[in-house]
Amino acid sequence: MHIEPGSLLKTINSPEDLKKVPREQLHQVCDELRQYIIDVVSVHGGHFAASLGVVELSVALHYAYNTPYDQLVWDVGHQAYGHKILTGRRDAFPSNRKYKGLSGFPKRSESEYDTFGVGHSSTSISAALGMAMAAKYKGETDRKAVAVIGDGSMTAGMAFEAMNHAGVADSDVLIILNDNCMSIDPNVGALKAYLTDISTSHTYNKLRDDVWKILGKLPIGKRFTREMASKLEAGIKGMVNKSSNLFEALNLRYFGPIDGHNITKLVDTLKDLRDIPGPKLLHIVTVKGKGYALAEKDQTKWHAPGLFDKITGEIYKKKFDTPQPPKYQDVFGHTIIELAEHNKKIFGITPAMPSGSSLKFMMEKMPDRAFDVGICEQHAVTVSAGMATQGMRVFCNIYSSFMQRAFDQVVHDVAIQKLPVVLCLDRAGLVGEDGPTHHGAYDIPYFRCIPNMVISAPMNEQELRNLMYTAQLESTELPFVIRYPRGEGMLSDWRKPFEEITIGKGRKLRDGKDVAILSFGHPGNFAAAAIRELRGEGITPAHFDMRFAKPLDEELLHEALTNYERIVTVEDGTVVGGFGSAILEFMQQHGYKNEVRILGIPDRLVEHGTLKELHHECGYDAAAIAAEVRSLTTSNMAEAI
Ligand SMILES: Cc1ncc(C[n+]2csc(CCOP(=O)(O)OP(=O)(O)O)c2C)c(N)n1
Ligand SMILES: CC(=O)[C@@H](O)[C@H](O)COP(=O)(O)O
Ligand SMILES: [Mg+2]
Repeated sequence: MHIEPGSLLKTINSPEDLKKVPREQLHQVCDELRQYIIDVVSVHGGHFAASLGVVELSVALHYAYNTPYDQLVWDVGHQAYGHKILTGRRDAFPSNRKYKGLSGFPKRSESEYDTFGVGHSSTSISAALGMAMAAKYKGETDRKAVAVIGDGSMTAGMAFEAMNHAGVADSDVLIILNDNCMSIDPNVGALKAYLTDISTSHTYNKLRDDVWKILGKLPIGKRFTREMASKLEAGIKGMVNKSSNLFEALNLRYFGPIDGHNITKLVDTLKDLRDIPGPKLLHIVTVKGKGYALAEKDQTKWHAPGLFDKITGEIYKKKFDTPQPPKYQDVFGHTIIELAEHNKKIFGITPAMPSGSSLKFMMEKMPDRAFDVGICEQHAVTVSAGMATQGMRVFCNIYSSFMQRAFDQVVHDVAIQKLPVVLCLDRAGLVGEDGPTHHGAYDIPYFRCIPNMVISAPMNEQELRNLMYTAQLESTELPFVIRYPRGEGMLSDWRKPFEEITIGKGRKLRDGKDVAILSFGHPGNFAAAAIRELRGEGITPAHFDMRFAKPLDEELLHEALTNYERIVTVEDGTVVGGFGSAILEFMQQHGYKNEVRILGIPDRLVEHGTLKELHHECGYDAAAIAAEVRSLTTSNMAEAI
């Protein structure tokens, strides 16, 4: 289905074309850009509300700045759809997030306008500062760097580390703080209150008006000299105590807050700021979901709503005749409440993913025991460790790929001190359309190398519940990782009574002949499907659901390796150093020489696509497992002949 852009947007194939549009017609560009995003995302899916909120900013930036020479860095990048459309990717935009299509995030290999690859939050200020420092060193005095960062992403430590540096780096970097009071869920923390305070404070509004008056007096197009800048700064200092503004205190010139939906004001402001040297921050206030009433009203739901009817706002849900399995995240969300009702020591922590992790169920029911701590995976782990020192049992729920941020905290604050923190890794394995920044590919190796860790993965919802139950028992005294994937499990009937799972114990699901499949976690279901297919052909592999990558079930492994000459391992993680590697290490230690095939995420970057497409591409869906077993069996037979 072809989606026609508006008549003016149709003529814009680059920021050069945009610059030819008269200032008075920029409103129309914004309207058409917004409409095009609505038209395409409603039919093709993707992140939604964030891009609507920065339509005017996207237009104004490419109008006022000399991109791509001036370097624009979008934080996270889930809001960069307008930027993509304005920078030569309008007609390709319907392929956004599809297999072999455009990436859902800015990506250096995709366009020269995408100056920095993103997906994880709070990197933009560091990256833009790095670019500004390099430009200065190279003598490119007319080259600017701009970071656009949301109020949610500003809560991360890394953003503050970057501002701390920017304040003394004497580089031409502009930080645009896009303040919409939202993360995916409502933004949290003291910074949020502070930003609201500035936005409504009389002093700052007066200061802002005076600054604009000064800027307004400059002849149009006149460059802002250092002398003018220091006069302006002196004026600002006279009006406000530096230490009363957080950003000023960090030596960043603070401008704003201004209305981020006023396109002409934005353009004028950005043109002026482009000429002001040094590190500076422009605070803009926007509405997430702007221009689509339902999204403005329920911003969390419309962060990434899936496909919807753009006229009625109905979000399409697949309809089924029979009860469907729940999402793993929901099983986590309900189970932690059940456990916490009996165990008063249980707490829940999420760094900014209450909806994505479903910890929000507990936050609603037990607000004094479940917290969103902002985008701060490192802090989330260490605060959980701190609570654990006091005997609390914290379930710290972090997406596998975001947990990469907190590696040292897991080593230093949890494992070395042997604190029994429960690390629930949601979105472990391939995640689909978000692509390589979000695939939870690496957690098995990066945790497996740390002493004291228990690393588990459930094959279904019931196992997830039982692992959670086991992890919170007083007798469990080690850091306990439970990794599970994005999406639904396998069982519609999953609320059975809890059963303890012995740590380091797997289970044999099927005896067989010649070949044994050792699976870790949810891909065990792909293996089970493969076995069903193979049995029709007279091939009967055994199947072991190992449950733990650390400690390994040595007894079960001896059984498998003694009775089956050929072994296939299956995991939803990188094959480098993962579960399969653990099996190889075990074999080497014990002198086993079985033939082994390791299936999982290959040692290369896997792009975006549906989970089905990616599991197939990576060779560990049911068909690929069956093919692997078939080939082993055939080669076995050939040898026998
Ligand atoms: C390190 C990391 N943690 C969590 C996320 C998940 N995440 C993506 S967007 C987002 C909210 C960002 O809020 P903000 O920067 O204010 O942008 P907005 O959506 O409000 O425009 C979160 C938590 C992420 N991308 N990276
Ligand atoms: C941009 C970002 O990081 C999140 O919005 C992410 O896309 C959420 O992923 P889930 O849809 O798996 O919760
Ligand atoms: Mg926000």
